[in-house]
Amino acid sequence: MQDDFEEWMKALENILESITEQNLELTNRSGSHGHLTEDATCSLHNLIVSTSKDDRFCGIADQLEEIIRDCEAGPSSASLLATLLGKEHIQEVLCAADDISSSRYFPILPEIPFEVDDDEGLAVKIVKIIRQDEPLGATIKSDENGKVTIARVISGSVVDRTGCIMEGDQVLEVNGVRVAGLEPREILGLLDRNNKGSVTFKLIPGDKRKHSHSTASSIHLRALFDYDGKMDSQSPCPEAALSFNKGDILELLVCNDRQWWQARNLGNGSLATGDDDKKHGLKKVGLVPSESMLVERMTPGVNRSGTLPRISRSRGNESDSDMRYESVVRLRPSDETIRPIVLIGASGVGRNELRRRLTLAFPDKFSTTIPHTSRQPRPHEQHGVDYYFVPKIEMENMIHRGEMLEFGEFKGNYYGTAVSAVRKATQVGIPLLTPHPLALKALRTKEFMPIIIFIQSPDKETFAKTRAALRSRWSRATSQVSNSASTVVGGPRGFTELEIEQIIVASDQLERQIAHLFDARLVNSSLETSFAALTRLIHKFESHPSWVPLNWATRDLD
Ligand SMILES: Nc1ncnc2c1ncn2[C@@H]1O[C@H](COP(=O)(O)OP(=O)(O)OP(=O)(O)O)[C@@H](O)[C@H]1O
Repeated sequence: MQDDFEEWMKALENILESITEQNLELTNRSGSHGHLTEDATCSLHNLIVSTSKDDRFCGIADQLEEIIRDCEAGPSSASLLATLLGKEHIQEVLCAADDISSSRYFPILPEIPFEVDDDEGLAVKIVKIIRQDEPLGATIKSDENGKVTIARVISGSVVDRTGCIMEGDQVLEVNGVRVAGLEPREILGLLDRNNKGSVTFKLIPGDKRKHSHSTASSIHLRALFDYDGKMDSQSPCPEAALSFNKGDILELLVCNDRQWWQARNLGNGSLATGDDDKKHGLKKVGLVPSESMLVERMTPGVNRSGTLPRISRSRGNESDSDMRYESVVRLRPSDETIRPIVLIGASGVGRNELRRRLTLAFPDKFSTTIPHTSRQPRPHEQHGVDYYFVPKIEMENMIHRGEMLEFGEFKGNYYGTAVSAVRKATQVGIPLLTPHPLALKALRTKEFMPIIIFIQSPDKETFAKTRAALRSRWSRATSQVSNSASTVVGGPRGFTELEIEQIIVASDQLERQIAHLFDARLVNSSLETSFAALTRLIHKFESHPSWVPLNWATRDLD
C-alpha cells in the first residue's frame, strides 16, 4: 500500500510539473498571466500536499474532475490544463489511485503467484500455506546430492487443497531457509516452529506427467489387521499415516506407489459410509502400507530395517492372516438374497437370549436350523422337526467331508449343525444363528453371505447389574404367579463375579482375534435396549447397502 501511495504521489507531481511548464510556455508566448491556470495549479498542489498527509485517497479523481470542469470554463490556458488532465493515461492514473484507495484490485490474480527467480533464472513457485492445527499432508525426500523433493501429497490434505504443490516438486526453501543438504528432520524443524501459522515454500515445479495421481476411489478394502501408523518406524511420514483397526473400511485414493497407498478410513463395519466423519469435520485420510509392502514385511529376511508396525495376526482364522486387506464392494439389499443373521460372541454373553426374543417377536420372519444327532430318537421326537437323526457313521463322514458347521460329542453321540441345515432354514425364512466362532469359516461364503453381528460384553458393573435385574424381575413374576415366597429355581442364569470376568476376557479376546469378520457390533447391556438396537441394526442391513467381499457380489453393485 505504501508503494502504491508513493507511485501515486510521483504521478501527480509529474502532472503538476507538466502543468507548470505548459503554463510558463503560454505566459511567455501570449504575455498573459493565466491566473486561472495558476489557480488550478494551486488547487492541485494543495490537494497533493493534503493527501500526502492523509493516506485515505478516496475521491481524488472526483476532485480533479471538478478542477477540470472549472478550467474548461476559463480562458485558453485553462482549457489547455483541462486537455492535459483529461488525457487518457492521466485519467487512468487517477482512476487507479481511486481503485487502490477503495481496495478494488484488478485484474483478480490467481491465488498463488508464479514468479521468475531473477537470481538463478529458474522458474519457481512460491506457495504460502496458512494452516490450522493439522499436518500439512506431504512427505519429502532428499537424494544423495541433498536435493529435496516432495515425495507424496496426501489427498485432501492442506497441501493438496492448495493445488499448487505436486509430487516431484523440488523444495528450495521453507520459510526463507534454504533446504538443500538439510536432513529431513531439520526441515521438519523449520515447519514445527510455524505450527498453526503460515508456511512458505519456494519450489521448482516437477514434471507433472511423471507424478500424476492414479486415483483409485472405486477401490475399497476391509482391513484384516490393526495398524498404528504413528508407531510404524518404516512410515515415510508417521504424521501423515492413517491408523486403522480390524474391520475398518478403507477407500483407496491413490495407489500408484508400490509401497504406500493413500486411503480414507470410512469407519468400522459393513455399514460404514464415512458420512459421520464428514458431519463432524474429521479427516481420516493418510498413508497406509500397500499390499506388496505388507507381503515384503511378512517375508522372512526382507524386513531388514527392523521394527514391524503393530500388525496383529488373526490367530483365530489363520488363512485370513495371510490376506492383509480384503477387497470389498457395496451390496444393495434385495428381496432375492436371504442373508442369515449370525450372532457371535463369548459364551454367556446373551446371544441365545437375543435370538429367542427375535424369533418370538418376528415368528414369520426368522428361521432356525434343525440340528443333526447320531442318537436314537425319543418317542415324542420327529425327524426333521426336532433333529435330523442320522447313523453315527454317516455323521462321522459328514464331519470328515467338512459338512458340519459345528459339532460335539455327548455320551457317545454326535450333535451338531450341518451346512445343509442352514440351506434348508434359508427356504423357510432368514436363518438366525448363534454358532461357535469356528463355524464362521464355513458360513462366511458367497453362498450364504451372512451378516455377522458381534454381541459384545458390557463392562463388569453393567453386566452384573443388568443380569441381576432380569433375574430378580423373573423371580418376582414367578413368585406372583405361583403365589409362593419360596426360593425360585430356574429362570435367567445367575453369574458369579469370576464368571463375569471370564466372559469379559473371552469377549475381548474374540474381538481381538476375529473383529475383521464382524459386519456390526452391539454391546449387550440392558436386554430391552439391546433387543431394540439389534432390531434396528437388522433393519438397517435390510434397507441400506453394506460392504461385502468382492467375490460375493457379481451383480447388484452399488
Ligand atoms: N441383556 C441381558 N440382560 C440380562 N440378562 C441377560 C441378558 N442377555 C442374556 N441374559 C441372560 O444371561 C444368560 C445367558 O444368556 P444366553 O444363554 O443367551 O448366553 P449365550 O451367549 O447364548 O451363551 P451360551 O451359549 O453359553 O448359552 C441367560 O440367562 C439370559 O437370560
